[in-house]
Amino acid sequence: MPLLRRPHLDAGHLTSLISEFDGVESVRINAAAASVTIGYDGKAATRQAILDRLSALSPSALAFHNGESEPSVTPLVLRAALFLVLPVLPATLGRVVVWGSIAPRVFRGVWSLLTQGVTVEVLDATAVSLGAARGRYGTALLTDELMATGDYLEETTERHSEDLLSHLLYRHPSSVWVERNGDVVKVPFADLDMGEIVVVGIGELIPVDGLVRNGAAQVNQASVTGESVPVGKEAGDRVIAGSIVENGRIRIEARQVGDETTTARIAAFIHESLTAKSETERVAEEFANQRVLTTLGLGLATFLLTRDITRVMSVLLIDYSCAVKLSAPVAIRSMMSEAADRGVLIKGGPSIEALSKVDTVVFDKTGTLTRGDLAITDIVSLAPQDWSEDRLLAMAASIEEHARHPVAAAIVRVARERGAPHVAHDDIDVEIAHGLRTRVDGEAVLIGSRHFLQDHEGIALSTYEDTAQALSAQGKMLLYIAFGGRAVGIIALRDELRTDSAETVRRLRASGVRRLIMLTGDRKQRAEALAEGLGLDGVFAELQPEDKAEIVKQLGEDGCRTAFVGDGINDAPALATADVGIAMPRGADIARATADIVLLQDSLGLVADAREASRTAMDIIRSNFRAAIGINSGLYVVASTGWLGPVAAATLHNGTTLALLGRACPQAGSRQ
Ligand SMILES: Nc1ncnc2c1ncn2[C@@H]1O[C@H](COP(=O)(O)OP(=O)(O)OP(=O)(O)O)[C@@H](O)[C@H]1O
Ligand SMILES: [Zn+2]
Repeated sequence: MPLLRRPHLDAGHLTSLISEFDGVESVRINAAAASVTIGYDGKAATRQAILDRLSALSPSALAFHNGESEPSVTPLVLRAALFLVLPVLPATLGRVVVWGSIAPRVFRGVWSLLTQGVTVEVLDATAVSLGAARGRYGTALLTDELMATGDYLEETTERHSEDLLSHLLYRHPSSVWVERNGDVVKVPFADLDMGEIVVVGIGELIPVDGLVRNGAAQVNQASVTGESVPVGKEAGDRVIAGSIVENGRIRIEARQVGDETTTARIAAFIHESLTAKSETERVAEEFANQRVLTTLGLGLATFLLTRDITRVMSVLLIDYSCAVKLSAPVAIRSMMSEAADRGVLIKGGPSIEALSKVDTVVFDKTGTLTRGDLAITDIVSLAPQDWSEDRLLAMAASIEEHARHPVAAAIVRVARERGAPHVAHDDIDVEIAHGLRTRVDGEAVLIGSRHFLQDHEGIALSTYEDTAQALSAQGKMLLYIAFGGRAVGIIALRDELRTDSAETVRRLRASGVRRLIMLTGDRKQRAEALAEGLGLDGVFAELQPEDKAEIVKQLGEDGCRTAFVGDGINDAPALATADVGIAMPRGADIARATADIVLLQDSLGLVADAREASRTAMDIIRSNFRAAIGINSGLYVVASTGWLGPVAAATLHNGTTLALLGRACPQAGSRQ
């Protein structure tokens, strides 16, 4: 049932809906698999009736929690109008209308009291009904209106950030590899048809729901099921769009193509991450709930001392828990949508808090500190009689086309510029952080690092030491190409520092980061030269893929609060290990999927932007916290002495709340 993939589906509601069907005995919903298991009396007619009713279910017939509909201003306007006409209404009618309009809040209070104990809802309901019970209908209505305005404000902010994030996070690969007429060709995602065979390799996003035809892979389904342990998939297994191949390569028969299912899942994922509470939010909430008891106690004390219900009402209305409680989520949501506007996707409140506390930033080198687009400087043939530069480039590009690494992109780009022809080859094996392996004309072909060819594949490279030394000395990065067990070429690339790397390092330091470290698979000499130029505190070079996560983990164990910034397939474990993982926009799908924060524009400066914004957001939350407590404590004193009537109390209290929320969400008014 595709319907089950709708975000925010209320499974409980659907279960009870289906249970109502004639003949249904049991209902079990598995939202992850979008399936429903229904037990019935076994009669064919019942079965048909159930199926008919199921297919007639429309999405709008189902309740989606968190409101699929826009929060509406109508009730606010109606209540305001009612407040104005109240004085001229006949007394009985006025009474009925006021009770009717505050009834929902009163019920919510009672319900909350029964299910959760004394909460803010209980206080609100008590204050409002005390007012109405004493015949102060105007007060009751006005108080209710002010509270509703606060709710409305919060809801709109939340919805706005949710919409924005789902829009930004919904992504599919721009192109996919598909088998057509016996060839594997790259086609735009939109051209993909049902039933076609899609080939997905290491680090790539699975673009369709489908069935594995052959091949084997470890697949990470975290963004779909929330389960981050990769699962093995082979012929006959189902795979779901949005999961990522961590290892291996599979041919998938597309059963479901298109945006719908993925959009829905991503939206659900976003909803989940938006509702994940940061530590600050939890503390604020707990604090707020404790305040509720204090407020009740103060109310009771006021009553015992003065026997004045009006004062009690005033005191109850000044409960400041709502300012404290709303300030954090509103500031966090608003920072998230503001950041998204500027090109930083933050996947949840906890990441903002963690980022504000980071004291150690670890950078990957290639594609992160250095520009994503490498330039090819030299193509050197080591066997000139057989291998021209063009032939080397054409073969390398035809193979690299299947890889996702900055070097691969550089080679493919240059080959395209020079109009290099495609060279037929077998399936590609990707050795992460080493290189690629395949066969051309029956001969083994390798492209990769010196370490890969020499130490893993036993290709002799020492004969070319002088050539390599000369190129390395110019600060270039070298890729070796072997054909039939023999080195045939070297491609030299220059990866330059990004223009904003030094500035970003400086800004991060200014924002309180104490340690800045670089990790790379590249040669030590080059790495150290770059690190020194940037003024970093440390560099680890010639790393194997798994080393990166290990180093980040070690830093964490040493008490550092770490952020890792990276882009590659091999960066995914480090991104997951760090307190905050930050992914560059052009890297591997799996890096973006694993990270807590994804940059949407290829600018390293955004890391510093995000860090600064996270500190500002946390500062606002803290100062709002203090202001709410200060102001409202003052109001308490005044209210309990009887100088402040309930209307004034409610106005002042809610005014403060709105003002504080306004600080937390500077753009709330100007949006929508
Ligand atoms: N697709 C590829 N084609 C050729 N060589 C590759 C490929 N992917 C990786 N390599 C080789 O493996 C080496 C290590 O890769 P890895 O991504 O770990 O590190 P890196 O490129 O130095 O960047 P980083 O600074 O991100 O570690 C690369 O320098 C390159 O020589
Ligand atoms: Zn190795």
